[in-house]
Amino acid sequence: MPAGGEPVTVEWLTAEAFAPFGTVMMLDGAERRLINEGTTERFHALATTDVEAEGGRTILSVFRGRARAFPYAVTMMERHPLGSQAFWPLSGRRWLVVVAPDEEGAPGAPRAFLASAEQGVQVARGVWHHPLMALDETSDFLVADREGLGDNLVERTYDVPYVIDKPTP
Ligand SMILES: NC(=O)N[C@@H](O)C(=O)O
Ligand code: NI
Repeated sequence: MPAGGEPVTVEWLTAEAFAPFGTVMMLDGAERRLINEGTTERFHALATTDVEAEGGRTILSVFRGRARAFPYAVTMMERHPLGSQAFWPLSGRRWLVVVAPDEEGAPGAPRAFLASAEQGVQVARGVWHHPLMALDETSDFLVADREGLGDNLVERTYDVPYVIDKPTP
């Protein structure tokens, strides 16, 4: 594991920057289908869940996250080896996504991405991430992830926390 302790700079969330960790979901640029006699736009297949390992199935939940305070110490990361986890913001607020590369089975240095109220993410199966990080006020998120047998949660604590000074690039 890295030494830890270095400050984490916040990046703007883009599909390209986030690609090693999963998918950015946005209506802008999505495949649009006009349905229901033209009364509804369908923004089709923003992401595809990956939860079938060991007989898993997709469930939809709402997470109500309390806003994180800054400076914020990233002391731990988690991953879900059996399933992806997707978050869609429901409260019209920005939020923070913190992920990390895998380094021989442990999380490497975190990368933090500022997500707009119009951006969701799907963290790919097995990718290290920090639990949901709402900003500014308590916020709701629609979450699509895995229900099923097997242990789908691995948590690791950094020897030395990483600090996010402020949640902005
Ligand atoms: N524990 C839980 O369901 N949530 C976390 O996995 C998370 O990433 O927020
Ligand atoms: Ni998670």
